[in-house]
Amino acid sequence: MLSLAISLRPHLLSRSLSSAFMASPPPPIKGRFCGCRCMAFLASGVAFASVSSALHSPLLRDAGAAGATIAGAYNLVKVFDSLAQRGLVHQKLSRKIVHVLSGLLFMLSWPIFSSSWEARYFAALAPLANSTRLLYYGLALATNESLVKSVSREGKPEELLRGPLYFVMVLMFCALVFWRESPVGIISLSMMSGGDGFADIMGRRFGVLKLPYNQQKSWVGSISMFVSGFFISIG
Ligand SMILES: C/C(=C\COP(=O)(O)O)CCC[C@H](C)CCC[C@H](C)CCCC(C)C
Ligand SMILES: Nc1ccn([C@@H]2O[C@H](COP(=O)(O)OP(=O)(O)O)[C@@H](O)[C@H]2O)c(=O)n1
Repeated sequence: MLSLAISLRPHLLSRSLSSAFMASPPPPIKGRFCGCRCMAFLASGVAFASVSSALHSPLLRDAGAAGATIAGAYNLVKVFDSLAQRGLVHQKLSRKIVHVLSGLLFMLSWPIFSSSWEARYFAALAPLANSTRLLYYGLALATNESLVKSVSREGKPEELLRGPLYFVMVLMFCALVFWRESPVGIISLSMMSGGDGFADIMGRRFGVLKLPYNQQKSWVGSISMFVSGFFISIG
């Protein structure tokens, strides 16, 4: 048993773990069956080995990263909803911040996924979960006032089926089709998130000269969107 563990040791344990074994080798056995202490020592070594190898498994890493982004998305909406409920942030601003942050944080979460082929599918789970959530509440199959307030303009559930739903579907599309291989996804999400946020901030404040084909939008807002989106995408 001991010889098996020692021979398997280099394959099973990472370097740090094998040094931990060497630090306190099992007690000498004088031709007798290995005592409980020695068996417990070996069992803990094998347990460390399985945890060590599991932590290096891409599947486990991607599943953990997907869970983190789904939880992050849920809490992002929750935090800004409670800030808006308390009157600390205006509802319109809360919605815009959720819009900008969700896209940027989604992109920033990409490096925590592994480099394996299935990582993009795990990354797409967060926008998929939110698409389902927006559809569920947007079709009024149930009510979720805090979600509706934090992502709609006028507080109507059906609004979830337009901008917010299109937004998360684009996030999912960019993760699946472009992922980390093509800059198209990063540039698109930078324009759609960061750029749109700056267009609003700059356009509302300085947007005197309106676009010829859209009196709701201004040159300052549009140029701000392009410039901020460009710098975020190369950032
Ligand atoms: C309010 C939103 C879009 C409005 O678009 P528009 O009407 O101005 O055209 C954004 C909706 C955000 C959504 C509810 C949450 C999306 C979360 C995302 C899929 C994942 C974020 C992960 C990260 C780690 C927080
Ligand atoms: N290209 C742009 C975009 C927005 N804006 C300004 O930002 C405000 C919000 O625009 P938006 O379409 O991004 O905001 P939402 O309709 O998404 O809330 C507009 O009413 C304009 O005052 C602009 O001046 N120029």
